Amino acid sequence: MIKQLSLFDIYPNGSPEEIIISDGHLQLYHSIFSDVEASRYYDRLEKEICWQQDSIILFGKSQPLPRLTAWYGDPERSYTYSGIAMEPTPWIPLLQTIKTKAETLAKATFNSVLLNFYRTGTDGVSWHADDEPELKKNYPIASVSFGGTRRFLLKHKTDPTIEKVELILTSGSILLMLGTTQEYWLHQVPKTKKFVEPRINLTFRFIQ
Ligand SMILES: O=C(O)CCC(=O)C(=O)O
Ligand SMILES: [Fe+2]
Repeated sequence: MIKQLSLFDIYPNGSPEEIIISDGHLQLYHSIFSDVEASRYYDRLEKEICWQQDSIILFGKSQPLPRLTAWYGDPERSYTYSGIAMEPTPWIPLLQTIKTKAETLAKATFNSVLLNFYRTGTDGVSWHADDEPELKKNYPIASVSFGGTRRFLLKHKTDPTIEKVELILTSGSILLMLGTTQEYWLHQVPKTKKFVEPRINLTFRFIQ
């Protein structure tokens, strides 16, 4: 009889899938939270986070972002995201618990988190790098996902001969973006016409 390999067989003892890319380094921890834990975190984040509908000015017109966002962190760490100046909301215990998990895997401390709530497939985030000047250069970013599964694509900023990378981010996973990944690569969560469950993503960062 052929046994179907589970992700645990392939990545036992909480070791990550290493995604080898030139000019960067990605580690993907599958099911770092159990399905039950992940769905509890999703429900609590949906309720406890102070979600906002932000807008950007595009060609002189105000456009709502295709997702809800929130920004939490240590006091006095302001940050500009897509032209929007944001003051962090103070940490809540729920976020501090998730932060501790991310810090253990990343072997680094974080002082802020950007949260995105993708309500449907028409929500997404377009090509960008998390390389704003406020962020400490080449410092780990930990991306935690709860809820629906979404595609996460990466493309090299300058070398079009380097193949795009596609990752599938499932509920309870943590993706670490390490080294020079933000310096050389863009990433996006594309919109999709397929039905997808709502998804909450947290990116833990370090602001200087
Ligand atoms: O939702 C994701 O997986 C990525 C979010 C992201 O890239 C960001 O917040 O900068
Ligand atoms: Fe990002």
